[in-house]
Amino acid sequence: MVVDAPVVVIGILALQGAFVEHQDSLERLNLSRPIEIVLVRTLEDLDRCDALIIPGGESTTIALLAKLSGLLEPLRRFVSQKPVWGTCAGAILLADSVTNTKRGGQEVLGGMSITIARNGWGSQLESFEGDITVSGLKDPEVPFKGVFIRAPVVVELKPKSDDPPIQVIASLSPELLPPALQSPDHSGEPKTCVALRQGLHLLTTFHPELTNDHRFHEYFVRECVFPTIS
Ligand SMILES: NC(=O)CC[C@H](N)C(=O)O
Repeated sequence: MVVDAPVVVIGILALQGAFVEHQDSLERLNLSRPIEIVLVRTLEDLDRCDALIIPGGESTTIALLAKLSGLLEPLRRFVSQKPVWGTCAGAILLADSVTNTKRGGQEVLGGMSITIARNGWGSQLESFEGDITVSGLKDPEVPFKGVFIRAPVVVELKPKSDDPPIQVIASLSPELLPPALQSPDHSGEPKTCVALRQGLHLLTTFHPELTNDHRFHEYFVRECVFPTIS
């Protein structure tokens, strides 16, 4: 580790959901430069951060708590300027639009040019685990265990001409899609896209923080965060 390098501050939105698990994963990384982890609950917390992770949980609740704590607009500004990784509920909040919302709809932060469906795989009973292969991870030949809990489904990739391109970095095999989501041509795209990058951001519809495999956390810091730090 280069110890005289400035400390990189990585925030984890800590309003609701699996933020402690993300903190635990980050703390276990052996990185090339020092990081400080901040559990973000206030604007002061957010202003200290160079990057942000939005955890799994309940996106409607996270958005409501962000609104009540005056963080919604600051988070939207943050997303427009710095790297953010959304996992599951966090993925929903990163989407430009969301379907299958609770009655009354929900706020999202935007940041990725996609439409995502809440609970796209179904209810808790349809939660599952599936091995995925991600070329950018360390030891890419070792599958990563995707934990899908009432997970969203990417239903549309809709980058505008001036948006950064969307890079699909992990997909599930189409036969894992529930019948309701099967495409007639069994192509599966984009519904099988379970990890995406666009510009500074990373989106996973599953929960790397709920495994003992910290390669996605290392990938986010190495690929999305450190390159933005001078
Ligand atoms: N595991 C999760 O984060 C579930 C996401 C939740 N279904 C939502 O709509 O926000």
